Amino acid sequence: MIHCEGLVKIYKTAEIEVVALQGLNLTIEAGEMMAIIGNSGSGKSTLLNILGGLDRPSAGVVGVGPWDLLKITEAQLVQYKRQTVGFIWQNNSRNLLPYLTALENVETAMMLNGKVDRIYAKDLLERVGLAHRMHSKLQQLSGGEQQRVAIAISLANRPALLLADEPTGSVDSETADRIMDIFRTMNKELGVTIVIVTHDLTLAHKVNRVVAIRDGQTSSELIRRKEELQLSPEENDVPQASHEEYVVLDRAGRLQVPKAYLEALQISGKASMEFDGETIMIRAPK
Ligand SMILES: Nc1ncnc2c1ncn2[C@@H]1O[C@H](COP(=O)(O)OP(=O)(O)OP(=O)(O)O)[C@@H](O)[C@H]1O
Repeated sequence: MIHCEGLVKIYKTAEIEVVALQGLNLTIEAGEMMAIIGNSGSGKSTLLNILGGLDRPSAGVVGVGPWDLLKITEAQLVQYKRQTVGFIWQNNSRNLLPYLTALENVETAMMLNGKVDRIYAKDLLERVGLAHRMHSKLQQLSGGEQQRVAIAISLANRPALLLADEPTGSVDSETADRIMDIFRTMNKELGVTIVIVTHDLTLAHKVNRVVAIRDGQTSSELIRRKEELQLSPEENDVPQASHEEYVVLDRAGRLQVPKAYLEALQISGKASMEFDGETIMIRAPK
């Protein structure tokens, strides 16, 4: 569904250039629900904005389904944003109209795409647990309920891909759990591919795969251990227990060694590497 290879994004301002993505590689399968984590400034939102067609890549490969987002024309981009991709932000005021009801909000999103399907609009609001509030005005709903309306809106035009930037950032943990459950249901029942950007590592146990971005590159991946492995509910809440961590290698064999490891061994610039037939060891130069 999504294929990024050597993806580069450079922001140029009058004085400086910021390289927000530095040759990022990432593949996401159709129907997958995964999370992207990383520290502030690591490039998560930049990646999501490029995938959502809100920002243009500078170089590299970025494909979503049949679309090549490097070569796409402005007219095609409008079509792409309307038909292929749905977006959810932490601050949902960007997609909601406060003076309309929940149902009218979902229908408005459909109208902008040319076709209102009231049955499906109601179905979506039922799926997010708002059957009883669909005729309430947005300003009468709680923050968590509004976020659920935002999810219904993002799916109004049956996108193949749903991008969520810190979707649980401004709600309490119970509401966050509920939102993650809704995502999981939508992913299973509608088959929509879901990419969630978050700071929160505890969200990791809610998805099968978590990709960590550091300095504009994918650095490691957490993959859920096999379901057969029976974990207690407490263990299941700890990503390290429920998921296995892998370091990501690019095609040329390059990997990112965590800064903390390098600092602990006072490695900078050069390291010595040994291979004993089974293990590769990286040490400070002798
Ligand atoms: N429009 C812009 N112009 C210039 N620099 C930008 C712009 N947008 C992002 N950047 C820079 O690009 C880098 C990556 O930013 P990005 O917003 O993608 O990070 P992030 O991982 O989403 O951070 P956060 O978790 O704080 O939202 C940062 O150094 C940021 O300052």
